Amino acid sequence: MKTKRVDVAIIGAGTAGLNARREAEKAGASWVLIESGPYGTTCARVGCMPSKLLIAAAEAAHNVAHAREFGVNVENWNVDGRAVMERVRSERDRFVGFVVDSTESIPEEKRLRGEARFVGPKSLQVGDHTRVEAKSVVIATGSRPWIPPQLDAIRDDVLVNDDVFEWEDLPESMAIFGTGIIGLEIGQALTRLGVQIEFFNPFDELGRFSDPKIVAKAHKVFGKQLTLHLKSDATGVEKVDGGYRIQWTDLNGEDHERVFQHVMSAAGRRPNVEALDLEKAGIPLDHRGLPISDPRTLQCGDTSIFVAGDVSGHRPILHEASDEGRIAGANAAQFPDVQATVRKTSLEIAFTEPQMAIVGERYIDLDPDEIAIGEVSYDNQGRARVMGANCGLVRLYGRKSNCRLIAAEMFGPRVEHTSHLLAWAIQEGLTVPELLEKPVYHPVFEEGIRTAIRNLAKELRVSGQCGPQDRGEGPGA
Ligand SMILES: Cc1cc2nc3c(=O)[nH]c(=O)nc-3n(C[C@H](O)[C@H](O)[C@H](O)COP(=O)(O)OP(=O)(O)OC[C@H]3O[C@@H](n4cnc5c(N)ncnc54)[C@H](O)[C@@H]3O)c2cc1C
Ligand SMILES: NC(=O)c1ccc[n+]([C@@H]2O[C@H](COP(=O)([O-])OP(=O)(O)OC[C@H]3O[C@@H](n4cnc5c(N)ncnc54)[C@H](O)[C@@H]3O)[C@@H](O)[C@H]2O)c1
Repeated sequence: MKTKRVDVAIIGAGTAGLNARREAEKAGASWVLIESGPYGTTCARVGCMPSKLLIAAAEAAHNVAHAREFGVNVENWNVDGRAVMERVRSERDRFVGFVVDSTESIPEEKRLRGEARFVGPKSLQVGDHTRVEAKSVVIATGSRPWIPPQLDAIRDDVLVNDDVFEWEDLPESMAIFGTGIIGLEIGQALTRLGVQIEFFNPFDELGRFSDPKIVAKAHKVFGKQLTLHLKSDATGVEKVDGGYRIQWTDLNGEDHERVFQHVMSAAGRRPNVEALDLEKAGIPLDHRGLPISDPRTLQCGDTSIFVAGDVSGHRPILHEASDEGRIAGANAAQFPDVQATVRKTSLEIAFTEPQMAIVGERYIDLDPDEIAIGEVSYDNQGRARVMGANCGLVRLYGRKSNCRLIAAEMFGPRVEHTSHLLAWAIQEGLTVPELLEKPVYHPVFEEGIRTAIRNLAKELRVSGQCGPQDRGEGPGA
């Protein structure tokens, strides 16, 4: 058994872990990066990148399927499933290759392969070969798909996102359990590529929207495009010749059954903590056994253990994993001089069509007495209509007390771009009148956002709490 002594031990060579080690290096600390799985990160191997590659193919198919709407007739087109998956895999491998090369360029003595677990607050066992004694530890172990109990009978056969990106060809059909971001992104893309997809969810949730008007719009729009069995749980699941039979009872109490070639779980992800023996780490844990950390420092209690990325449970998306890695890595290196960082405005985007975005806090977490709401429908918005993408609803929330834009829930075309503008405006603390002074070209999707901002300005005026002074319209203005 070897023993290694370092200032900072980082568990997990994903996005958060790689950023943590950069900060440890910058701070002049000695460090070691421990990884139990393949290098390459979840984002590049089985997450952001391959899912967007699949969506890009689906968009191409959708554009061809709808070309006739523009007077362009495309005859006898088809989807070559093998070619689709070949591109997904080869481009994915290219992205993964860059990350693997960069990770393998880290000097070998700073990399350990094997599963890490705590044997004490400052002591880790890696595999059966190395003991690491560290002044501080960064836990950056990511998350993994969860398979719900109703799939227990076929648990070993249930696919998760990782498996889809290994396919050599597209299947005929698949049942997807879960209508969150992963289910909708992958399921809608496969539907557009001609795979018969049906979604199952015992709950009524679609994505992460919380504003009832946006939720209703999303249900209406996705309800037309996708085969959704919401609030309908599977009553039976079994392996049969040619696939898996799912039995379910619909909202009207009627029983159904269908055989699918595959079954996939997209019912949420769980932080990777089981292997860590966290009870030996001496850190505060919640009722699920997950580390409790301060989102501004990522410190667990007052210990020298920090968490970063999906495992922290704060914001399980890529740019936040990078930020958390940096915060945790810097604080671990300079412990006990732990610095609090102001987090960026929260921004979540789902690459469905229409796209979904949540900027700032979700509507449900805002105090209804403190906000005014402005909205725009994209069902007839000029540029959206030009592009044949006229569908959606955007709602903006402004604070009555200071006229600032504070949050938005957005369902519509190209909101991946417009949501960035709003996130940047919110982070800069811009007021609604200040936003109305910004240039907007014609004809663009941003004109829809300007309409929503104008509506919000009107609502704030009606609320009577934003006087002319607050709106930048003081005497002489
Ligand atoms: C299908 C899908 C699509 C996504 N799309 C997007 C997107 O479009 N945009 C976006 O912002 N986010 C997206 N995400 C989320 C994003 O991928 C994650 O938030 C991000 O990759 C998390 O990074 P991480 O560093 O926390 O974890 P990871 O990259 O998973 O790294 C954790 C590492 O820790 C290792 N590990 C675990 N336990 C141990 C142990 N005990 N010892 C040693 N090593 C260990 C693991 O092997 C792993 O390599 C998507 C996720 C999925 C699944
Ligand atoms: N574009 C992006 O940024 C992107 C894309 C994919 C994933 N992600 C990240 O990955 C995280 C995980 O995504 P996800 O879609 O797995 O989780 P999620 O939490 O978004 O969705 C889980 C879904 O499963 C449903 N569900 C719960 N129990 C179920 C059951 N027993 N049977 C069937 N359905 C059930 C929920 O109602 C919900 O619809 C996201 O929150 C996001 O942070 C981000």
